[in-house]
Amino acid sequence: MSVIDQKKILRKEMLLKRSKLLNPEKKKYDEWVCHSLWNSIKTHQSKKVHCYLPMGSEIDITPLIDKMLTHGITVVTPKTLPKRRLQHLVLASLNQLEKGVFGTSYPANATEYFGSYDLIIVPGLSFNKANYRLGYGGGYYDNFMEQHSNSKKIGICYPFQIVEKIPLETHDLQLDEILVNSEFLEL
Ligand SMILES: Nc1nc2c(c(=O)[nH]1)N(C=O)[C@@H](CNc1ccc(C(=O)N[C@@H](CCC(=O)O)C(=O)O)cc1)CN2
Ligand SMILES: Nc1ncnc2c1ncn2[C@@H]1O[C@H](COP(=O)(O)OP(=O)(O)OP(=O)(O)O)[C@@H](O)[C@H]1O
Repeated sequence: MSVIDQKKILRKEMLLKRSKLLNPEKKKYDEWVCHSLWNSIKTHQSKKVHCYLPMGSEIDITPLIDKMLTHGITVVTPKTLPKRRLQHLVLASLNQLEKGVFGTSYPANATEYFGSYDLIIVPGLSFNKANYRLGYGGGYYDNFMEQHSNSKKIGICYPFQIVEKIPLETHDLQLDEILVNSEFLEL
């Protein structure tokens, strides 16, 4: 089977598993992720953070986003464009979002950001222990992360999303760290 087909199968499996997560366990896990990331941001004194605006059953990092905004951290989020391109917009408030393509949202009337990042919080459907990642299949994040080789890139996920083998193509990039907590056994 081709790598592309193997990726498709793994995506489907992970989307299905993730869609079955229920509160309060999911909420508890997501809060743990937010706390851990916030600790890391404080420890490293991160001032410029890139993160996703959660959709569907993705880890809900909105409490973290609010906290970062309250503390004056520059929060930049992607707007999805055609052909593996993202535009990066400064987020002023979670109350001013517009709907984009593929179920994504993006900051309304925002300025584009061209600077560097101390931290990039990376969403994903699956990861392996060598810090490789599988996304939704748009090829967006590999292209973006390649342009920010010096930024710290942390992938976040539920324990079941860690797999032995991620089907890899040459453009797939390695992250610096995967944040996961396997003590939440039911997830
Ligand atoms: N919240 C969030 N924003 C993000 C990403 C992400 O993973 N999460 N991306 C990371 O790269 C980029 C968007 N990439 C995407 C690429 C393809 C599809 C896509 O094909 N979606 C399918 C349905 C998938 C599903 O069922 O959830 C579709 O709409 O047909 C979605 C997003 C940028 N913004
Ligand atoms: N840099 C690239 N050069 C050529 N083709 C690419 C590149 N990036 C992605 N592609 C093509 O797009 C397809 C999807 O890419 P990939 O599987 O890496 O996406 P993903 O990381 O799962 O998605 P996303 O980052 O949007 O969440 C690949 O199978 C490949 O054919």
